[in-house]
Amino acid sequence: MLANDRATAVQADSQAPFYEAAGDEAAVFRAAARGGLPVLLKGPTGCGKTRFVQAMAHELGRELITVAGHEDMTSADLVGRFLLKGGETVWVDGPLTRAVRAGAICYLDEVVEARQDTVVVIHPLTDHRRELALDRLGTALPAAPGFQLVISYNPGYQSVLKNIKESTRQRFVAIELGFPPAEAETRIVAREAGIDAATAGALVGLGNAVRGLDGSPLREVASTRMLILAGVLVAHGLSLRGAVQAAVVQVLSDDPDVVRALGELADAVLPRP
Ligand SMILES: Nc1ncnc2c1ncn2[C@@H]1O[C@H](COP(=O)(O)OP(=O)(O)OP(=O)(O)O)[C@@H](O)[C@H]1O
Repeated sequence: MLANDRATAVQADSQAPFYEAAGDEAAVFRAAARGGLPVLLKGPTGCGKTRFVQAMAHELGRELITVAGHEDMTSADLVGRFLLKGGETVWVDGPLTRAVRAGAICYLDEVVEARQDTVVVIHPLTDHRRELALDRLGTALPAAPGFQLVISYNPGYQSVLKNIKESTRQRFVAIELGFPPAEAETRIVAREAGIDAATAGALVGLGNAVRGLDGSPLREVASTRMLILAGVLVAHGLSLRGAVQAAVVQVLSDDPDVVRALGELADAVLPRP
């Protein structure tokens, strides 16, 4: 269940992944799912993209098949390949093919990392054809009802090096996810880390201070995930400052000057011990 849909939920579902919505992302996703449209999730690392897809897949009653993109990923890694098994050559479906057959949601995480020739295999799945070319088998596989493609993309750090080709991008409905507003992020950090609201609020305050730094030399800012990790350290007995040093400051940079400056910021923002 999506947290801000509580009022309309017919029945509470304890198995549902916890996702605190920030805007109308769930409504857009539902409409895209009904229309069979592919979705592009944009947002910084650790802002809740994966959790959002998990929550939506659960709500829609679809299986979720996740593939982590990497630069050596080939189209065979997505589609499948012939493998030798006990002296016989057998075809083994890749995760995308399994999702197409099963009518599942296929989540390609950080798809920009993959080579362009790999990304192109998704094109016929994202337009009216809704089919996957299985070149090695000499057939095209129509997508089962319910199949939906979701890809994620981190515009912040990837745009410098890589970008999604326009011809790929324009096939998708885009949903932008940012870091949640402070109150919501505090609830998320408290719940996920198992800490009290005041401690979670202090971590979120620091997160927002790092995010607001002018002319920051950081490649990425403090993510919700990072704040949760700091919270987990606190939940397991570390002091708040020790946790912030280990899970935030040292993780964000290796540069001694930047580490020192972040440490000073943490000292200024966190409540006195
Ligand atoms: N809106 C949210 N509701 C509930 N939990 C959240 C939310 N946003 C972030 N989280 C928490 O933060 C963690 C990191 O989020 P998630 O893995 O979904 O990030 P992501 O955007 O997919 O990151 P990446 O781009 O690195 O894959 C989740 O495991 C969850 O605990």
